[in-house]
Amino acid sequence: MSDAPPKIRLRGLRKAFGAKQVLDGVDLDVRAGSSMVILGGSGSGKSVTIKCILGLITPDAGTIEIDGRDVLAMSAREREAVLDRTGMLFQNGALFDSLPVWENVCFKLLAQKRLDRARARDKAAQALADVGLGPEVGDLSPAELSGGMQKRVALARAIASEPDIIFFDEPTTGLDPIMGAVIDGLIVDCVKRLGATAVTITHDMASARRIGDEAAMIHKGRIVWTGPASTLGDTGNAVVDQFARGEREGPIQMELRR
Ligand SMILES: Nc1ncnc2c1ncn2[C@@H]1O[C@H](COP(=O)(O)OP(=O)(O)OP(=O)(O)O)[C@@H](O)[C@H]1O
Repeated sequence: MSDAPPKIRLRGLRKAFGAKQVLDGVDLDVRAGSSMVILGGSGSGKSVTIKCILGLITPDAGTIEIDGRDVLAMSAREREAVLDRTGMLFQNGALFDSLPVWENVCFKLLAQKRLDRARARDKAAQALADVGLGPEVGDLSPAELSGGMQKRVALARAIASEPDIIFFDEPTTGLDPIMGAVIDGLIVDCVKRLGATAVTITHDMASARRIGDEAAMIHKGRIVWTGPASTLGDTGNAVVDQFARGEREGPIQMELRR
């Protein structure tokens, strides 16, 4: 087991936008089957890191390995095959109001013609059931749903293709604390059921502890700490502890948190 490569391995990842060096040598390992939470101030590069892994942003330097294979060196087709095995829950849900919920849930499977419409409907009903929603929700428009239901639908979409890596970008933002805990529970259950590897960006420490096995903190363009998510707030690392406790005073300066 210990010889297996990490599911995701980032080495020396660098990305600048104009004069701004956002990623300045990000190194990170995510073990297969584990749940990694990425923490960091606003604008610290958490989403950019995930977008690099997903191929939405090309890094200036560094390597991205999935299952030990360098994705940046792959052909477009090989890379697509790898990305087909990933799911993503976007920060705002990113549901299409023009499509009913069930088509949103199976959007990827329909777009890639992996399922015909009848089977996709069944698949959508199953994915909706997995997140605690009845099949009747499938016929609604996303605009008719509450924020918590939209997050559930977005989660159903992320899991419908049974990916082996799932990214969650601030899955509980905008939800009340109880709904946040419900969504966290669903994420943990779904990830476990799929046997997937999960990477979550969150600012919500309660959520980080619930979802994460491990946590990593990005600061000044690098990963400055990784460790058990259960220790957040009491890690002994002054940067991480200030962030996790939400303290004004500490090594993180206000200018970095514009
Ligand atoms: N496509 C882009 N073009 C130019 N600048 C960008 C682009 N994408 C991100 N940035 C910049 O990179 C920096 C990091 O952005 P990123 O979205 O990764 O932050 P984040 O850590 O996810 O923040 P938040 O917690 O606020 O979502 C920001 O300064 C942002 O403006």
